[in-house]
Amino acid sequence: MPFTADKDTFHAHLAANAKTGFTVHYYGATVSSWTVNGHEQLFLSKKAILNGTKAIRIPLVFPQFGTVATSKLPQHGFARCSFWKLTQLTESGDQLAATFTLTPDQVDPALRALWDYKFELAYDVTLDGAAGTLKTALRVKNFEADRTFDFTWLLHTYLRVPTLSGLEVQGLSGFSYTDKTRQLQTFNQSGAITITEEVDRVFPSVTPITAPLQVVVGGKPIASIERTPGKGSNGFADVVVWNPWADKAKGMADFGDDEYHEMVCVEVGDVANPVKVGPGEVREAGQVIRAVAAIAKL
Ligand SMILES: O=P(O)(O)OC[C@H]1O[C@H](O)[C@H](O)[C@@H](O)[C@@H]1O
Repeated sequence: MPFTADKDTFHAHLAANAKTGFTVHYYGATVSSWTVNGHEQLFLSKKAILNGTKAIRIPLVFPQFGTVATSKLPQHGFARCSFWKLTQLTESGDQLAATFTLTPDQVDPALRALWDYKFELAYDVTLDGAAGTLKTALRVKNFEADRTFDFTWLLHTYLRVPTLSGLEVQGLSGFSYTDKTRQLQTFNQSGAITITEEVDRVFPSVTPITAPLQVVVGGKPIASIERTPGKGSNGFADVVVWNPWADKAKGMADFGDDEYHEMVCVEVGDVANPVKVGPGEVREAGQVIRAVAAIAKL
């Protein structure tokens, strides 16, 4: 597997095609780039802070989604602001797979004290060059002797899109959602989601988990996300759709004022109900992102 690495990042690409690969920052195990034959699939702000002082905006969320009144953990937890280790690397035909892990000794002690359990969190990133997919999966093991822990977690994917004009997020029609832009009121999603203002919607229990979530622009599919089951889990139950729109973008130091036109977050996780994991148990869930538009251009 051709790869390059420095103290901050790990980059791997296909032996037969240097334009198909991915880059992961050890800080947050953040996948900051995924290219399919030269076409970038993910959004990374030009103003992203990459020096390990602030979570990069394509984060892994663990052990807490958002902020919680009863918890002092920072928004989205500590996984995204901890340095992960590369622990496995494999190549097989058109597939490249890397596993990154996080254990309590890698977490800032002040943050660890706020969720103080013996755990190992693993993040598998698998690129399939022939299928045009990137599979990412989170796996947690509870190493406590007799304590169950619970958490919320989420894969906070920032998809790169050509424009928001004519963009639809499909696959959520008929499901109810909590609207974080409207005092957490509940609404019913009717038809596809379009983005003409700030959107921050949490959809609990989107079933079946096998149904793909699609991003379509001007009637053309751009990307799809499918949730995948794993050990001890049928797959992530919930879906979040987010775009900051103009005002919020202006307030974010690590995000360009106009860049909200270039991205949409379609996030899969368990955020409505915490996941409980008993001593010695493992929970795993993931997603497959399909670069539909890039495959069409090949
Ligand atoms: O700015 P961040 O802490 O990275 O969070 C970015 C966004 O993440 C999720 O999508 C939440 O639902 C949003 O409420 C939040 O604004």
